[in-house]
Amino acid sequence: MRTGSLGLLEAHLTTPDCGPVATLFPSVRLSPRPPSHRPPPPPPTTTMPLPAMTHSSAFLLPASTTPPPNDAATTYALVVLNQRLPRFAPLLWARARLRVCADGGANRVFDGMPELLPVEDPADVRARYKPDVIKGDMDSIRPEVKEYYSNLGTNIVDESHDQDTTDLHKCVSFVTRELPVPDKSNLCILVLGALGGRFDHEMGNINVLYRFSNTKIVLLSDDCSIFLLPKMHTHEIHIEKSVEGPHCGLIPIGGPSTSTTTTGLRWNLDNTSMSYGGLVSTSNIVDDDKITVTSDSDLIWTISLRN
Ligand SMILES: Nc1ncnc2c1ncn2[C@@H]1O[C@H](COP(=O)(O)OP(=O)(O)OP(=O)(O)O)[C@@H](O)[C@H]1O
Ligand SMILES: Cc1ncc(C[n+]2csc(CCO)c2C)c(N)n1
Repeated sequence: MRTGSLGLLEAHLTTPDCGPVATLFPSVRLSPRPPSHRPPPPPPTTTMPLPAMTHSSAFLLPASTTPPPNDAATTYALVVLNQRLPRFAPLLWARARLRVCADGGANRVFDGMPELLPVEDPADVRARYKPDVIKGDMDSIRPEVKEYYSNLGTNIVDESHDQDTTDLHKCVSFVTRELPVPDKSNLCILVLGALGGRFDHEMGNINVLYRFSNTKIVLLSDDCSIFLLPKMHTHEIHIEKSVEGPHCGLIPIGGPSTSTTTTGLRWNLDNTSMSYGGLVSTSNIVDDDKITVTSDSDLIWTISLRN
């Protein structure tokens, strides 16, 4: 048994040899074995092509832009974390089918939406941006914010009994369980305020990408966007040049990669190894409108957002 180039196990069975029969029965004359008794040749090595997964940041395009056709099939859910709201929060709120605040994320919506829309009456704005659900261990939401949204009819769920998973984990778990999307590959969870700030929180947020690696999740801040590229797929990343780039990175956070191949980048990888302590692709540049990535390891894709 050996491991194939893409990590698939290839087993080669051989037919047992019948040599010793002549010594047990000396009178038996052995004729040459008919061809059908010869061990069959090993099967040709076949490796199934990996299914392709496409990614796009079209959700960041202004509302006036016509989104690409495949975007219409995507159902977005929004999770707001306890960090300053990015400037595009109102746009993504409007695009989302379900809006969930992680604990103190509710304070950010309460304070931040009126700040992002200063020409409107703050009370009107606040009433319009009502989260569907607020979830978490409830040690950061302010009492008046909790009461305000409770009066508006928001579903407020205290999960303080669980001190082993983060509020983001609880929110993503809820969305994947409760949002009715017939084909889960059409669900995309956008997470606001996931990057920058406290490093332990950032690492916990990135860990959620790995814990829910079958779900498309995009972590966002004002400055960048990141998502996971699971190794079970080849990846096509469509670059929306008006809102993202040119700086990007491919980071082997979960473990080393012995082979990663890319196209469309200024510094492409060609069957290249990456690891912490070795090569990590940072400050790369997107040269084409479409980037492709294939790797034997899960990688984090990151791209800068334009202001
Ligand atoms: N500084 C930060 N950087 C990145 N993510 C953050 C930061 N602060 C909060 N978050 C995210 O927002 C979620 C909700 O934040 P909140 O402050 O309510 O969480 P918490 O679990 O009470 O945090 P703490 O560890 O401070 O008790 C966190 O689970 C985390 O995902
Ligand atoms: C090994 C270990 N480290 C830290 C925590 C603490 N923790 C992790 S998630 C969470 C909830 C935050 O809302 C808390 C308190 C733990 N349980 N286990």
